[in-house]
Amino acid sequence: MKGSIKMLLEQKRNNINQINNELIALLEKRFDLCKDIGKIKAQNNLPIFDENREQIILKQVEEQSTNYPKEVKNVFQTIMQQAKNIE
Ligand SMILES: O=C(O)C(=O)C[C@]1(C(=O)O)C=C[C@@H](O)C=C1
Repeated sequence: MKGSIKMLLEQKRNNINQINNELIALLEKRFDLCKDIGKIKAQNNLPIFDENREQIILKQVEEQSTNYPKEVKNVFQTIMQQAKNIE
């Protein structure tokens, strides 16, 4: 591979690594909050799954995304599935 292409790839991958770090930090915070919500729900005999809340979030994130609405929506579906596993 040409040296300049290698450098360009490396630069882009460094940017991705930085974003991965930020995403992980935010996911940790989000899952912590979901764990708190899970405790509150357990103490009050409320179900973990709240379909109405999930639909609101999915609609919001889809509308908020400029270039990748379907992909962003799918990511949030996965995040909320994992949140329910944690709760
Ligand atoms: O808001 C809640 O009630 C949550 O439990 C959090 C959360 C989420 O990840 O945003 C997870 C599960 C519910 O089905 C809805 C939303």
